[in-house]
Amino acid sequence: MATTPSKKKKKNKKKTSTVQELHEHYINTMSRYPVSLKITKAKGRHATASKALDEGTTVCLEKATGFVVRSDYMDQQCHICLDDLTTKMACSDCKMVYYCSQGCVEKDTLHHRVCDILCQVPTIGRSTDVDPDLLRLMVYLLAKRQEEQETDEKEEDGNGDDIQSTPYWCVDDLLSHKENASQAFIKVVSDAAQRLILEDPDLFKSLSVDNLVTLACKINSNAHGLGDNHARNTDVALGLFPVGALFFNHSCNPNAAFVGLNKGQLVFRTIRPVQQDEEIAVSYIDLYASRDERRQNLLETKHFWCKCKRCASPMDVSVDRFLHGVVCTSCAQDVYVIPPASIEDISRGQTKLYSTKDDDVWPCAKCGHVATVKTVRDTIEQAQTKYRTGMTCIRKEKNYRRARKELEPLVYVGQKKAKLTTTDTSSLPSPPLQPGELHPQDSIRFNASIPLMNCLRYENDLKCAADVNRMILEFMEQQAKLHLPENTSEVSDFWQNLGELCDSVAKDYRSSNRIPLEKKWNKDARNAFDHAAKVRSIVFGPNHPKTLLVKKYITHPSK
Ligand SMILES: C[S@@+](CC[C@H](N)C(=O)[O-])C[C@H]1O[C@@H](n2cnc3c(N)ncnc32)[C@H](O)[C@@H]1O
Repeated sequence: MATTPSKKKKKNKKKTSTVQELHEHYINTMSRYPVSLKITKAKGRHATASKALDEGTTVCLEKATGFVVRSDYMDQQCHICLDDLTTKMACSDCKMVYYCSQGCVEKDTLHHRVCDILCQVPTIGRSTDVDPDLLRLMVYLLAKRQEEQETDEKEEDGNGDDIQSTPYWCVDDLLSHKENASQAFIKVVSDAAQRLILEDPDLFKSLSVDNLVTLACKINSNAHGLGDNHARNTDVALGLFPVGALFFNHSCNPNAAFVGLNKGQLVFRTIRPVQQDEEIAVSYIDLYASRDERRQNLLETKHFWCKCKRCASPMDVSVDRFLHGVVCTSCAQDVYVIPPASIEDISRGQTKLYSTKDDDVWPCAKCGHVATVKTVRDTIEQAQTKYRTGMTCIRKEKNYRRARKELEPLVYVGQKKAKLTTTDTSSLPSPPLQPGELHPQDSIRFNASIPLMNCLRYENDLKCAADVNRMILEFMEQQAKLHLPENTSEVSDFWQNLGELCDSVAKDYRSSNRIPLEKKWNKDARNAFDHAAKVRSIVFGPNHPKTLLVKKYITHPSK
């Protein structure tokens, strides 16, 4: 049927929105960076490269509309600059906010608005079963809103050379995905919101319980974790960065990443070369999880079904097949391909591993030899059981020796453990594929390596811990050869960790006066720190404190 011109025009208009529809605040803010802002039906708001970009290019730097130090680190990081606290200055009234210096105390323009209600947050959180960090972030965002309402729009926010924080009204533009939130979550957050409004009607002026629930959903869908400035690899703070959240979509094979800076800032940087007009995307989740797990995570936490190129490519040619793969018993060169689950399966918490009949078969991606579903499932289940037992030994029993026994067979498949210990930090040769066993790139093996390394470290078996650390890096290098990013914060962390382990081994040799061995391990340590510094310079930037720290280790070993 012919389409009338007017209908056609209407249809096109619906499909391609233009950048004019974006508020000029976003256009002005992002004009400092080599990006173009777009809106399309398929991708929503997003950013593309306005020219070819090198790896390590900053594509956005934003100061949070609001951020809070996570409860676990409450008295360990400054609540203004996020530095490690050596001197602790706490608010004597609420004792819920800590500063590193008088300078930071003076920079806190919001505290007087939240001091009273912060005292109530732990109790409200406990009695309603809502994460107190979420409630504190809501309180801070609304204090910012109140401050903005009382301040002349044109007035600077008074922090000297700092970049300005993103205004509160930008939070209105974020997607909340409230329609997908669980009823249980809506219920408990509604209870908590009611209590908050009663405690401080002024702070929540003109906002309903429903408005607060929407804000909580926006935080859940859009907030970013922030690392500290120095040592820790875990997120010490949680912040809302509306500009970054509005323009950087997710990809399971990203070309950019975000990292925390001091003072509640977040920087987005390319982690590999990007072509002109290519979309700039970051990963919201663990890159090394299997396709089903990633999709399940995104569906549960961010409420969307990922259709990035990695997720859309056929399983038999995708890197994903190895992440959940049993090596073919005929050719021993590839794995039996487990089909990805459908959106209906994932929504029901099902995967093809369990929704397929025992005697159905799956073919090897290389030679076509088939294995029954039961055979593949049994191998994976055995590994999962070992992994779970190992983790229980660590978490519940604190029995690291037993955990090591459970986890070692998962990690050392096809390798003689005794032969592994080497001072050579260059990548270990890939282990031969073992017919009928999990593939070396299987995510269960990878997930087991990290706690195993920690057990070995705990037991002071530092040489073996260094070997396992090398295997973790080898896993990541293999993934990079299969086109996943090679420069990530995780990669830099494992190089730094390897450097620290090698350094400790070198020190042990020094104390027993075995100088040639000390020299060898020292060389390995410097080499590992050197790798860490290169990756950090790309992902975090050359002047980020974490990059500077590891550069210092190259010449001056850690204590
Ligand atoms: C942080 S926002 C990103 C900005 C979003 N495009 C917008 O217009 O607001 C995250 C949301 O964007 C959408 N999104 C991001 N990456 C996506 C992807 N790879 N596939 C489908 N939807 C995606 C989802 O709705 C997700 O919850």
